[in-house]
Amino acid sequence: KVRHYKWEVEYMYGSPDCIENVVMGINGQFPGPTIRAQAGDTIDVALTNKLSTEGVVIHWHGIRQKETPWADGTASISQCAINPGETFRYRFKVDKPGTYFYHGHYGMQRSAGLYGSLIVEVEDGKREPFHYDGEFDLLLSDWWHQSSHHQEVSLSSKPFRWIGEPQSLLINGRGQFNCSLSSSSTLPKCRFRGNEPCAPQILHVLPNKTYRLRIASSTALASLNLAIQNHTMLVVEADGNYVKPFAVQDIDIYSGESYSVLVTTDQDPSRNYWIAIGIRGRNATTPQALTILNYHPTSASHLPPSPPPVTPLWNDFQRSQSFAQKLYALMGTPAPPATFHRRLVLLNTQNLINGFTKWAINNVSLTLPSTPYLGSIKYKLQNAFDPKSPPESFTAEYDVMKPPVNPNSVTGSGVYMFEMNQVVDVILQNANVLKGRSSEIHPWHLHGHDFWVLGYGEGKFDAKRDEKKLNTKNPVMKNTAVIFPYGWTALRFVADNPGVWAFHCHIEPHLHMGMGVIFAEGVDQVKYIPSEAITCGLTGKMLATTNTTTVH
Ligand SMILES: O=C1O[C@H]([C@@H](O)CO)C(O)=C1O
Repeated sequence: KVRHYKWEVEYMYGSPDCIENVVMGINGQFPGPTIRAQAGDTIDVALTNKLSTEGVVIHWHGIRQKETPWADGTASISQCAINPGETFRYRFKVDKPGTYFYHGHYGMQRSAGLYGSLIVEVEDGKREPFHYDGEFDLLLSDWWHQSSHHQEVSLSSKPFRWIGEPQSLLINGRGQFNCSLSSSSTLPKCRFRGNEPCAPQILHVLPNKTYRLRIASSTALASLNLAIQNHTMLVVEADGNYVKPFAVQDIDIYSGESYSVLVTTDQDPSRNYWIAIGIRGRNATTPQALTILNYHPTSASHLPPSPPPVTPLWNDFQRSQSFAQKLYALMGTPAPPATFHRRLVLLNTQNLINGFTKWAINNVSLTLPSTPYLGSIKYKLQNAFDPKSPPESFTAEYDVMKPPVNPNSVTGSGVYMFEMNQVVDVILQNANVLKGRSSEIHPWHLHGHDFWVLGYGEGKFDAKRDEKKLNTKNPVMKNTAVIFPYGWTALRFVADNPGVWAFHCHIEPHLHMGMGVIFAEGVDQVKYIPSEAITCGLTGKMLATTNTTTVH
């Protein structure tokens, strides 16, 4: 089945956290409309850019874009940004059921509010490996009062100005900055009639049923923890892959991740319960975002009688690791190939380039070219980008526990080329930041693939010692995985999807500061790129001088 959508992206007024601001909306909605489809469907979105002075693209996060690498929605990578007034048609297959979302992937438009949910249900006649009676989709995000343009300028200034922690957290685009739902907060109590755009979306449930909560995080920065008062959650899906079910009281969710949890409404139905999200991983004072699990027939206006769940300590990284290590693939999930062909060891460092603060991978900070890689690689155009790959690894002397001895790095196009079907291992290596003694969390997201998460470790990865600890038997498949402070994370994937794919830190300001690389594989096998995807830069020039019907 083909599902057609006509979308217009524009800036509009909104009050995501009760403070009026400018947000990016789609068809007048913030967050954008939810796409609901079935596995095997084709999604066809005619996206019109109604922003008067800037380009736009939309990335379909978690969708592998088999045979449609041009529809991945990454500006300068898979396509040219869509110009104001233009319409671009995204057309791609959603081949795997799961909880996904979509978001802007140009400049910092995700921070500006360009996101929405993308839910893929199982195809007719098939069943999920678990049962539920009802479903809620919770798209989580963080919100700054300063515009994304202002933030971009701060990050690109000398001296560097960090954007700081978000003012508010949002659940389905709704949060409260100047009031709280809970009387245990120091903020004044919110007085909502219910129709305010920042009033929480209440989850109305019947007693003794099982609900599926599809939770996705589109945050620009925040690592979140979600808990439902008095209720255990059974985790069943992560990033569109089934996991071996496990029960928890709360879940950690990093930017770019999604989970499904099952919740059974087996508690006292004569009261309501808090659902709370709070920040972990960074020392933030941003208040929790709250909403209510409302049991029938209790009135939704009856606030839960006890305070909301407390978010676990932000820097209890042992706890964070222990959650990450509870994830295993559900039986029946393909196991990874037993060995790899090629291993990249990618050191993540905060650096200086001409005094500007950047992030670099093996000392190369990603700068995107004006011609999308997909077009310039496919048509073998010279001088479209710097073809020199960053190093495959970093020097043995580098001390990841200390600030860099030489903080200077260089910019580059960040392209690693893979042979088709190569089995690639990536060791993501965390390190100390530029100044002071600390190391930050980075959720890494791979486009066009899922990867197996083979393991996490502390300190510097040591192949001799650590390789045998990797799980190649039943590792979880995901598209986003974190590196913990001063730690490493080992991933394996098969380069089996012709195209050019971003692999980057999903923290929006970090990507903006260069924290990413580009993976290219089998680009000569890409059969089709619509010319509208590459009508800019050198591919634009090429199209202007060739008969476009001959370009395939
Ligand atoms: O990229 C970042 O910069 C700041 C800090 O490291 C320097 O101000 C921060 O918290 C980041 O995540």
